[in-house]
This record gives sequence, structure tokens and C-alpha cells, in this order.
Amino acid sequence: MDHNAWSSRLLWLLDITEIVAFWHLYRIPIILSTFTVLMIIRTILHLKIPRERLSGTPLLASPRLPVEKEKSSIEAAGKKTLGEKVPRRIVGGLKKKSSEDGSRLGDGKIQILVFFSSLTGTTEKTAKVFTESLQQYTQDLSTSTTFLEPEILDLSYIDYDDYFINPPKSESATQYFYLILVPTYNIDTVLDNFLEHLQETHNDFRIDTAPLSPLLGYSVFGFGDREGWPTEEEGFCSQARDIDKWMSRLTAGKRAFPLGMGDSKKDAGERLQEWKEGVEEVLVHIAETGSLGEGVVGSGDAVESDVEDVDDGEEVLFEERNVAQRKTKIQKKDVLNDLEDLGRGLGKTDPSEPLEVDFTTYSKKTRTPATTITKEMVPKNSPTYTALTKQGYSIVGSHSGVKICRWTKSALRGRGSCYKYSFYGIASHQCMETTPSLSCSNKCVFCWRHGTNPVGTTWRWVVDPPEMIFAGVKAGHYQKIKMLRGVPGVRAERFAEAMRIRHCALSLVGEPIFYPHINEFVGMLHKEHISSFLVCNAQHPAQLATLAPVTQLYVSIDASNRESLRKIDRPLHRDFWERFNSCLDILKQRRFEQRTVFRLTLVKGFNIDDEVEGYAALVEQGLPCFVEIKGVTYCGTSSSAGAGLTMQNVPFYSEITEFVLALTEALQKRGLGYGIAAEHQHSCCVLIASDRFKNDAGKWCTRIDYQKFFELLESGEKFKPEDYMGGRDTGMGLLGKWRVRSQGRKGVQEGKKQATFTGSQG
Ligand SMILES: Cc1cc2nc3c(=O)[nH]c(=O)nc-3n(C[C@H](O)[C@H](O)[C@H](O)COP(=O)(O)O)c2cc1C
Ligand code: SF4
Repeated sequence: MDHNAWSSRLLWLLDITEIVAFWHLYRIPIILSTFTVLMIIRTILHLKIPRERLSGTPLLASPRLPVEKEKSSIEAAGKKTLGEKVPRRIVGGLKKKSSEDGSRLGDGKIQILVFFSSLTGTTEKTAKVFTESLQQYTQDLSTSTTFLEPEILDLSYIDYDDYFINPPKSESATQYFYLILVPTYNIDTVLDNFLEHLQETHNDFRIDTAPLSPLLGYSVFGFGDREGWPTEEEGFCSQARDIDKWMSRLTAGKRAFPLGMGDSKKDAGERLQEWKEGVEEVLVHIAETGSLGEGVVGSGDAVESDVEDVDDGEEVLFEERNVAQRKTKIQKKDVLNDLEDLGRGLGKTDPSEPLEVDFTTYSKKTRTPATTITKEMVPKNSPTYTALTKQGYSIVGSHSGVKICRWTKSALRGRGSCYKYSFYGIASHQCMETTPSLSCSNKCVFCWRHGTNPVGTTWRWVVDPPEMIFAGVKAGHYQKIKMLRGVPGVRAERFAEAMRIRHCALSLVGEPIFYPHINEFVGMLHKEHISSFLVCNAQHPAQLATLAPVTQLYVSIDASNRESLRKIDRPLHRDFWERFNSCLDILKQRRFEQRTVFRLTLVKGFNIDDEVEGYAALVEQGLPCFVEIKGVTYCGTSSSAGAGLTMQNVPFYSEITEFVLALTEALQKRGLGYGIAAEHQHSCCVLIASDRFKNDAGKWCTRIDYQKFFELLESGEKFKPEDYMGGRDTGMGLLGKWRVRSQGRKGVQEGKKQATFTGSQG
């Protein structure tokens, strides 16, 4: 390498070294200033050069519409290209919304259901006039939506499950709107039961807390009496308020119009008119828009349902059990309502009173204070009391009744006893018919007590002591017997006999094993050598299982399958079929301890057709000692008519016998040893008995040796029904003749009417 080359290379190295040194010295200011300059250039370019939209993302607008709505409005604008300017159209009026949540009105129809309840008839009358006027109104409305004719429904007759668990099902996209008109009673009525149903439905962990949310809406109107209950705090229209509260929860806040309340002695007409006009306005709105309207009270806003959400106590219970996937969020509790409820309960709850017996298996929740108030089942000032006493019942204490039946009168006059004499040797003039519980957990179509009867799945009333009931029913019975002293035909000897009760039919009306001290009561009967025939409705297996032996234990078998039983008995328990089957199983176990009986009450059009095989299967399941088959007794009241029962439902005696023949045949085909043992045409009743009740000579012995029964009972030893089997029955057993006997309806109906006069289920 020459000298020049060396020097130039040296210079180059020196430059590099300088540059590196320079960089090390000024690198931070260089970087910062370069970055700043670049940012300035970028900003200038961004502001100056116009840009094209590259994506289809819509521009943000205020207020923002839901994506679905946006799409459809774009499509509706003739599928304009994005970015193209479209003139904004402002359209007046209300738009009908699509049917997304099930509660929006599609192209379907609106069915208004008017529910009412009435004890003394005021609400019933008003509800009928109201419904007619509403029908006129909806008919005259000129909207594109069709209003079906409003339907009126009595809360005493309907099956709550059909309307108050889910809205009724309809094929034609019909949507429902509920209007509920109710009085308030501070005594036990069907309304307590209705309220209990609403509460239980809301708290049933197996279903949504708001299963009635598909309804279009609801509104409640209450009738009360300000004279007795001047303010809401003192109970004015309290049940209407409770119903409104529970309906709000069940519908997730679909109160279409505020609760209306009127004093039936003063301003009910005026208030009802106001309420009706309000409801009609809402109906017009629904017809036009398909909804209750948004952002207004009653629209179903979350804000509103907040106020009425369930009590914390109940919620904790369900959380503890860890079973509930509750769909409606629990937020606040209604402090005010709780305080009111507590206030109402204060001073009324006696800790020494027995705990209520909960017969239900599907809900073990604690009851809210509102329902723990211990009331009397049939208080003296109640319409139930008036109705019962009018029909000849003596009410004993607050929940028991006693009545003289027509056969007792007939026997006193020497004109014959009822079928129980033919079948079991019971002399009617020595028989007392009574019940320690006028309440029941069914609403059978053939029971006359509807509307006024106390019903319930739990015993929630004051409990009278058995001693008091026993003394009271005997006194009531004897008093009525004494009143018959002067009746023509009564003989002194029979009269003296009648003053010694020998038999007790625990049936009458209501459910005797509902009474918490039924065993003590039966013990008192037996102690005085009064035989006990107890009829229960096959709905309380727990009570049946612990029931002490009675002389003859009946279970009512009103249908042979679940659906038919639901229709005819209209049970309050949702697990009625399971309960029914459990009772049959218990009866089967008891068949060697006491005489067990299936009582079939045949109602034409309800439980006869195609049911023979079903009944035979039930007999095979329960293996009762006897099967008593009776035709229904028609009571001819408006309540039975309301339940859909007419004289047409009363079977001819020939139809009963036909059924009995078919049933016996079906039993024999199954290899079961049963046969027709006795009949009592006048009572429209036939007895099928197990072969166990034939004597050695093969003759039926269905009667009872009562003396022997008490001896066996008092011996403390185990004994069987056969041990107190009496002599031969005097039943006619005209099996052969039935086939040829023809009977006119008139004769049969006369027979029913006479039986009806007894008012007896016994
Ligand atoms: C025994 C009894 C209890 C009553 N309890 C109340 C009550 O607690 N609060 C109330 O506002 N009205 C009460 N009322 C008044 C009724 O609700 C009122 O008379 C209603 O119009 C009756 O309707 P109905 O005839 O359809 O049964 C009671 C009436 C009776 C006979
Ligand atoms: S018929 Fe008997 S079981 Fe049925 S509702 Fe009346 S009392 Fe109750």
C-alpha cells in the first residue's frame, strides 16, 4: 500500500470515529426531533387529503338502533348502497312491534279473560255486566287486531294450573290479557287458595319465576268495604292488592293498568268505570302497537318490577338448597309490604298453637307472614257459616260440622234405613254424620260446596281440641234428633234408641284426616263404642299412613286415570296422582288390619266411559275389601251447574248396574276374587266384595259385628277384618234381574233427588 492510500484510509477512519462520537453525543435529540417532524408531516397529510371509506361498518348514529332494526331499515330503504344519502322520513303514529319475546303481538288475536271470585254474589254480577260491556267495546274498536269475545271465568271452578302456571295454549297465535275482579275476605275463602297458588308458582324452583310473562298484560280490580276496613292498612281490598302484587311478579311486571279498588257499599261503580276506561285505553294501545308501551309505569320496566320483588327470606332458602336457576333477578324487597304484613300478623300468632301441617311435597318454603295469620276456618260471621247453617248443618267450633241425614229421619219414622243398613247393618237412626274438617284439598265437580267452601293444601286454621269437637257434634246431633220428637210416625222406642249414637260416618263434606287430631277424635268415638266409617279423598298419604284403625276405611276413587281424576276432582295438589297412588298402596297394606273400601262415585260424561279396565287395575293395586259403586247425587245448585254438572250427568241405575257387571268381569279376568255382594237401588248403590267376606257356605257376609270390633280393639291384640265379620247381608243381589229390568228416567231421577236431599257424601 502506498503513502497516499494509507493517508486517505486514515482520514476515512477518523471521519467514522467522529461520526460515531457525534451520534453518541447527540442521538437522543436527533431521534426526538426526527419523530416530531414525522408526526407533523403525518398530521398535515391526514388533514389535507380526503379519504374513501374502506369498510361497510355503518356510521355511528345517536340514538343507536338495535342491529336487527338497522338491517331491516336499510333493506326497507330499497337496499340503498352504503354511503349513499337517503332522505330521513319522519312517520307519525305508533308502530306495531314484532313478536319477539312472545308478548309482542304478531298477526294473532287478543283474548281477554275476566277472572272473578264471589261469595255473596256482588262481584259475580258486576263481573258479568263488566264483561258484556267490554265485549261491546272491543267489538266496536276498529283496529287491525282481532279481539276475541272476552271470556268470564270463576276462580272457584277453574283449574289454576290451566291459567296461572302458563298462559293457556292456543293454536292460532292468540295472546291473552287477564283482568281479575275480586272481593276481599278476612276469613278463609277460595281466594286464600288462589293467592297461595300464585305464591307457590312464583317460588317453584322447577319453573321460571315469571312464567306468565308471555301474557300481554293484566290488571286487578278489588271490591271491599270501607265501613269495616276503612284504610288499606286496616285491610281494605287487601286480597286484591296481594293478587296484584303476585301477578306482577309472575308476569315480570306486566301490570297493564294500576290496581283499582272500590267500596261495594259506596263508590265501587264509579271506581270500576274509571278503571275500565283506563284498561280500554291500554287495550287500544296494545292493539295498535302490540305492547303495553315503554318507559311508562306498567310497561314492564325493570325499575317497576324491582319494587315488588320477592322477600329475601324466600330467596335465601332457595339459594341454600342450591337448586334454583332463577331466571328473574332478585333485587330489592318490598319493605313496606312486609311491614304491613307483619303488622297484620302481630298479636294474632300464638306460639303455643300447633305448627301447620304442610301436605305438599313440591314446596317446603316457609310461608310469608301474610299467610301465617291463624284464622278460623268457618267464622260465625262468614257466608260459609250462613250457607252451611241454612242447609241444616250445625257448625261446631270453627271447623267441624254435624248434620242429620234424611235416612236418620226416615228410620226414626220406621220408613227404612240407607244402603249402609243393607250392606253393613247400620241403623240410620243411630248414625251420626259429621266431619272435623269442613275444608278439603279437592274441588270435585259434584261437590256442592264450591264458592263458599274453605279449601287448602295445608291446615292453616285455628285447631279446635278434639274433646270440644266430640262433645259439640254429639250435642248438635242429639239436639236435632230431639227436634224430630213431634214428627208423625216417630215411635218412642226408636226415639229412645236414637238418643244413643252407635255409628259415626266421618264423611259429610270436607276431608276428615285433614284435622290434625283425627286419631284422638276417632279414639273418643271408639271409647263410647261408636263405630267409625271414615271417607278420605286419597290426597293425604302421610296422614293416611298414621291414621289409627277405624271400623271401615274408605278412599274415594273418582277416576281411573290421572287426566280423568284431574278433571273430576280438580285437586289442589300438583302431585295429586302420586298422592292418590300412595294412598292406594297404604290401603293395600291396611287390608288385613281393618275393612278397606273403594268408593266410586259415577258421573256420566266424566268417569264412566272406557274406564272399567282402569278401575280394575286400581282394585288390583289396592286390593280393597269392598268396592262401593254409587251414582252421583245431583245437588241442583248454581255452583254445580257452574262446574259443568247437570242432571244429564246423573247415571241411570241401569247404567250403574251395567258398569258393575263389566267391572266384576274385568276383576275376574285378572284372577281377583271379587263378586257382587249387595245392592240398594233406592240409594243407587251397589257393593262388590272380596271373596274374603263369604262364609263357609259361600254366602256373602258384608255386615259387621260391632260388639266384636270393640272387644278386639280393646283387647290390644292384632286382629283382621274377618274377625269382626257379621252375619249374612240383606242386600238383594239381583244380578240376573239387572239385565232385564228397565227403569224410566223419572223413577231414577226421583231416587237421586231424594238422596241429594241428604246433602251427604257419606
Ligand atoms: C266475612 C266478611 C269479611 C270481609 N272482609 C273484608 C276485608 O278484609 N277487607 C275488605 O275490604 N272487605 C271485606 N269484606 C267486604 C267484601 O269484600 C265486600 O262486601 C265484597 O263486595 C263482597 O263481594 P262478593 O259479594 O262478591 O262476595 C268482607 C265481607 C265479609 C262478609
Ligand atoms: S266430594 Fe268430598 S273429597 Fe270431593 S271436594 Fe267434596 S268433600 Fe272434598
